[in-house]
Amino acid sequence: MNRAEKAALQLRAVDVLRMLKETRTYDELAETTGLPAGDLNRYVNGHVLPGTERAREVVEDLGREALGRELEARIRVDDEGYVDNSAAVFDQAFLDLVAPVVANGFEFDRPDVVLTAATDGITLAAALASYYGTRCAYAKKRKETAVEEFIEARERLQSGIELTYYLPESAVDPGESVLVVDDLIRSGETQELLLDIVETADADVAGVFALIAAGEDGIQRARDRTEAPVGALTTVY
Ligand SMILES: O=P(O)(O)OC[C@H]1O[C@H](OP(=O)(O)OP(=O)(O)O)[C@H](O)[C@@H]1O
Ligand SMILES: Nc1ncnc2[nH]cnc12
Repeated sequence: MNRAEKAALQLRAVDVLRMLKETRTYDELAETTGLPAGDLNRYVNGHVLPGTERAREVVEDLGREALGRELEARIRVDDEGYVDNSAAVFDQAFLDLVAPVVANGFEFDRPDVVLTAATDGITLAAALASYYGTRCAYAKKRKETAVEEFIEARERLQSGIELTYYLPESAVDPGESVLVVDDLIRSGETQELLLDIVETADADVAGVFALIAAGEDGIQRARDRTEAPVGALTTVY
C-alpha cells in the first residue's frame, strides 16, 4: 500500500466506526470492536486516526459483517425471488463505505479499470474506481453515439433472447487489470459477457464482485470462468 492508500484506509475505518456508533454507546462499540472506548471516542470525533493495522481490521472484519447486514436491511426480495436493491445502488455514500471493505476483504489485485454493465452496477463501480483511484467503465446494451470502435460481447440467454453488450474500445487497453463488478449476479450471464469483453480486450481479470448474489449459480459460473477471486457481499435465496 502506498501512503495515499494507507490514509484512505484510515479514513474509511473512521467512516465504518461512525456508522457503527450511530446505534451504539462507546462502551458497546468497545465491545463490538475490542478496542478501548477512549481510543474509539478520539477516532469517531476525528482527533486521532487509527493506525494502519487497526484500520485494516476495522474495515476488513467489522466492516464486512456490518455492511453485509446493512445491505440485507436495504434489499427486498419479492415472492418470485426478484430483488429490489434501489436503496443500496441509489445511495452513493453507502457504496463509498462498501468500496474499501471490498477492496481489502476480497483479495482482488488492484485494478487499472473497474468494469460493469449499465445500468445498476454503475454507482458501485464508480465507488470502487474512486477508492482505487482508477478508471471506471461500463458496457451498454446500445452503441454509444459518436464512438467508432467497440468491443462487443453477445450471448443467447436461457430465454432465447440474444443480448449484446458494447464497450468503447478505448476503455480498456491490452494488458490492463480489470475488476468486473455488478450490483447483482443471478444467472451470471451478464458477468460472463463482461468477462468476454475483458478477454477480447486482451486484458487480465483482477476479480469478479457483486453486491448481491441471488442464489449461487452466477457466482459458480464466474468461478468456472476465471482463476481470479470471485465474491459477493451477501447472498439471497
Ligand atoms: O446474473 P444475471 O442473471 O445476468 O443478472 C444480473 C444482471 O441483471 C441486472 O441487470 P439488468 O439486465 O436488469 O439491467 P439494469 O442494470 O439496466 O437494470 C443486474 O443489474 C445485473 O447486471
Ligand atoms: N432484480 C433482480 N433480481 C433477481 N434476479 C435478477 N436478474 C436480473 N435482475 C434481477
